[in-house]
Amino acid sequence: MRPSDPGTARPDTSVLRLLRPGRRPAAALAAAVAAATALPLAAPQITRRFVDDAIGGASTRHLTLIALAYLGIALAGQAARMVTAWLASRFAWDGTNRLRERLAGHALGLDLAYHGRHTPGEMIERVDGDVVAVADFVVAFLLDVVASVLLLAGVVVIVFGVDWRIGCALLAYCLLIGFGMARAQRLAVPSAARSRAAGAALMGNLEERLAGAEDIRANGAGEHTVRRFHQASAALYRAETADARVGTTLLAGTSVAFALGTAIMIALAAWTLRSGTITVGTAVLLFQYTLMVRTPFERLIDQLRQYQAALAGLARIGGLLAERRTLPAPARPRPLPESGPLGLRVDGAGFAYPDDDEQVLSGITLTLAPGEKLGLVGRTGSGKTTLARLVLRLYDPVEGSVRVGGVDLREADPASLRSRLCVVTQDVRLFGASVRDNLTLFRPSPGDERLREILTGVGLGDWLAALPDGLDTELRGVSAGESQLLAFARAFLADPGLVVLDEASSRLDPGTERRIEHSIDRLLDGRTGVIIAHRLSSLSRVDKIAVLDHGKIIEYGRRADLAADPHSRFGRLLDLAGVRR
Ligand SMILES: Nc1ncnc2c1ncn2[C@@H]1O[C@H](COP(=O)(O)OP(=O)(O)OP(=O)(O)O)[C@@H](O)[C@H]1O
Repeated sequence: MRPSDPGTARPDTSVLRLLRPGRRPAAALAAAVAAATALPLAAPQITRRFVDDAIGGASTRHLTLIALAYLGIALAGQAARMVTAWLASRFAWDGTNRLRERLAGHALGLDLAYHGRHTPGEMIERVDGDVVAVADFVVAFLLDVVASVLLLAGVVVIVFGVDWRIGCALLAYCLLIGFGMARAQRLAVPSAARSRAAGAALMGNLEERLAGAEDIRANGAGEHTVRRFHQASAALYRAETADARVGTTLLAGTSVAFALGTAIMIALAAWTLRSGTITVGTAVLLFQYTLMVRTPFERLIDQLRQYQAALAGLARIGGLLAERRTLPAPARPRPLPESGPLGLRVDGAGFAYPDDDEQVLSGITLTLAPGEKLGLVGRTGSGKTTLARLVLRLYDPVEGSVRVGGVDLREADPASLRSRLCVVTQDVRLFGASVRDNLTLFRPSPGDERLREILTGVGLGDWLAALPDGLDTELRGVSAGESQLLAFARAFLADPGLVVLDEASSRLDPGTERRIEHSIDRLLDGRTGVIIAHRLSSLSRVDKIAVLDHGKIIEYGRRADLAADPHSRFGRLLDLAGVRR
C-alpha cells in the first residue's frame, strides 16, 4: 500500500489510538457534551409552558419567571458548548501532536528508497496538512457530530413522548435524511481525496523548485518552472472546484429536504391540534423541535466535508505508517569492531535501484585492508555514488555482498554501523540551529571544549571566534567552503573507522582549498577511506584505484602500479590531466 493511494487505504487503528485522550479528560469532555446537548433540549419545554400558561391567563410575574428560566438555560447551554469546544480542541491537539511526532520519527527512519520516491513537500503535507485535517475533524467530531447525534436522538425521544404518530413521522424523516447523507458521503470521499492529493503534489512541486531556485535562475529555467507550477496549480484548482461542486450540491439537496420536512411536521401538528389531542403550547413545542433537527443535520453535513478530508488524511497517514524499511533488520545483529580502522570487502556486488530494472552496478569486487584508501574514478553516471551507498548500507546489493570490519552489512547492528561509518558529501545539509547542534546533529554534546578543538582543527577557529555567541550562534549565511569544513568537523566528532568522501567538484578559493585538503588528510589518517575523486591530484593520497564504467570496474589495482603501467587507463588519465605519474 502506497501513501499516495488516497482514499483506498484503510485508516490504521493505531493512528486513532494515538488520538485517544486519557480517561479523566474523556470523562470531563463527555460531561460537557452531555450538558451542551441536554440544555438546548429543555428550552422548548419552557416555551410550551410559557404559551399554555399565557393562554390560560397566568400572571406577568409567573410568565417573567418562565422567561428568565429560558434565558438561564440558553446561557448555560452556550457555556457548556464553549467548555466542550475548549476541551475538544485541547485533546485534539494533544493527540495530533503525538501523531505528528510519531509520523515524523517514522518518516525519518525510512530508507533512501522511500525518500527517493517522495518529495520533502509531500512529506510536509503528510506530517502537517493531513495531521491538521485530522485534528480539525476530531474537534468537529466531538463538538458537532457527537453533540448533534445526541441532540437528534433526544428530539426524537421527546417528540415520541408527546405524540407517537408525530414521533414516527419525525423518526422516518430523520432516517431518510441520514440515509441520503450517508450515500452522498460515499460520493464525496473520492473528490476530497483527489483534492488533497493535488494539494500535496503542488506542495512537492513548490518545495523542490524553491530548493533549487538558484540553479533555476542561473540556468534560465524560470519560465519552464512557472509553467509546471501553473499546471500543478491548475490541477489543484480543478480538484478543488469539483470537490466544492459536490459539497454545494449536497447542501442544496438537504436544504430542500429540510423545508419539505418542516412543512410536513407543521401540517401534522396543526392536524393534531385541531383534533384537540394537544395544546397550542405543545404544537409550538413540536414546531420548535422540528426546527431543532435542522441545525444538527446541517452541522453533520458540514462536518462530512471535514470528515472526508480527515478520512483521506487518516488513510494516507496509515499508509505512511505502514511503510516499512526495505532494508531488512538483521535477525541477530553483529556489531562492527568498536575501534580502529575497518577493512572493506565487496564481493561480486550488483545493484539496481528499486522500481528500475536496469542494473547500475554489477560484479563489483574489491578489498581494502584496515587503514587503506581507495579512489573511485569514472565518468558521471558510472556508479561511484551508488557504490558508496552500498558501502554505507543505504541500500543492499541485489547480488554479492559488502563486508565492513569482517561483518556482512546485512547482518551488522544498525547503531554500530551508523557510529562506525561516516560520509562527507559535497551536498552539506546545515540546519537553522546553533553551531553546536549543527555539529552534534542534536545529540548530546561531548563538551564545548572538544567542539572548539575540532573546529580549530579543521581551520574554523577564527570563524568561530568571530561569531557573536560562539557555539550558540544560529547558523546563517555560511559559505560553501565553510559548509564543507563544518561537514569535516562533524566527521571528526563522529570519529569513524571508515570514511566515505564524496569530494567537492567545484573549485573553492585557494585558502579554503588548502584547509579542506589538510582536513581530508587528517580525517583519513588512521582510517579506512573510500574517496569519490573528482580531481586526479587528490588521488595522490590513495593506496588503490578503481576505475568504474557503466557500473563495472574496468581497472583496479594499487595506485603506484597503475601509475607506472604505461597502458593503464589511470595512467592515461593522469597524462591527460597533466599530473605526474
Ligand atoms: N536514486 C536513484 N534512483 C534511480 N537511479 C539512480 C539513482 N541514483 C542514481 N541513479 C542512476 O544510477 C546510475 C549511477 O549513478 P551514480 O550517481 O552512482 O553515478 P556517479 O558515478 O556517482 O555519477 P556522478 O559522478 O555524476 O555523481 C546512473 O545511471 C543514475 O542515473
